[in-house]
Amino acid sequence: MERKVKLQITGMEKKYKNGDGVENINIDVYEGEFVTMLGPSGCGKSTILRTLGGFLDIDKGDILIDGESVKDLPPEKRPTAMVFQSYNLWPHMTVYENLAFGLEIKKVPKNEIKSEVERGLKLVNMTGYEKKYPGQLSGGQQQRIAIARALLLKPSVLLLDEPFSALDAKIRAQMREELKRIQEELNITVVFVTHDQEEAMALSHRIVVMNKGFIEQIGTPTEIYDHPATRFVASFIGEMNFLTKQDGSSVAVRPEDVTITRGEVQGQLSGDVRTIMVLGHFVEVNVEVENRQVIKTYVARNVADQLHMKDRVSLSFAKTFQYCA
Ligand SMILES: Nc1ncnc2c1ncn2[C@@H]1O[C@H](COP(=O)(O)OP(=O)(O)OP(=O)(O)O)[C@@H](O)[C@H]1O
Repeated sequence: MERKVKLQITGMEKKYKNGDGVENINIDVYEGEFVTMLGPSGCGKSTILRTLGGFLDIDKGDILIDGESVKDLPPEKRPTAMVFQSYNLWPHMTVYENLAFGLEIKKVPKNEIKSEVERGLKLVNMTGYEKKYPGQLSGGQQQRIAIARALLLKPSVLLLDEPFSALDAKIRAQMREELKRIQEELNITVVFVTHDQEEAMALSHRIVVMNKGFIEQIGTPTEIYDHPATRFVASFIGEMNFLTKQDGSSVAVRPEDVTITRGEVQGQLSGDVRTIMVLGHFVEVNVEVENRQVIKTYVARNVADQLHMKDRVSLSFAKTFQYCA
């Protein structure tokens, strides 16, 4: 089936006066796709999201939604809706009024607004909360209302800027699952921003990994994990050991791709066990090899049971990556 491009960012550049910003941004987002901009603080992910929502003008390139350029449109004229980190609900309005407000502006008939608000509340599991004020809700509940409010506007593209970062870990995981369900149920196109790689991996069809204003790699979570295109991606996504060998070459290996054998094995890297930490169904074993470098490994409990501190061991690597320094 031919997939329709919903959002297209071409040759986009946005620079602040101090020279920070983003450049050479090219991304196609397909209809019904969940795409996440992922990267460390200051890499430019919020800048991109704000240009999509119309809160920032761009210096170069274009932004197309459903084939039409939106770069000169103000936020309210764009077919987008944005959810921010801080829930941004109007504190003096009830939940009902918060949800109805955008629809009233769009001149939706009153009876239709009522059924739409009910539908929105049901979608985010908040039926019955119409009369409450935002201040009477928990952070997670407020964010559900903010998401419902955005969805009621029926945006072509839903923009979410670190929407769960103010929530505690448990609520955050729950909201993550709910967002995934809503996205699939409505088949809505989403651009999501986070600096949390686990959140990105769990939610996204594709991830855009950013660093210092540039795109490092665009791919599915498995593509990015299994084939990190650059050293930055390799170090940012998941755990990775970087080992410099005596001949000066360097190699990267994930902890789960290291096999430990007791004693020295001809032709294998050897070292001494430094720490053994049981992390649940697997064990983290750190091994000090040449030049005081430490290799982190994940091994099964039954393998770790045979190991002791200071044991001499050998390491073999099932899969390695090579990057320029
Ligand atoms: N209004 C502004 N004026 C000048 N520089 C800015 C402005 N907003 C952001 N920047 C700079 O642009 C770069 C990208 O910022 P941006 O907020 O897009 O990053 P981010 O990846 O979203 O980071 P965070 O996760 O911390 O929000 C940073 O170096 C930041 O300091």
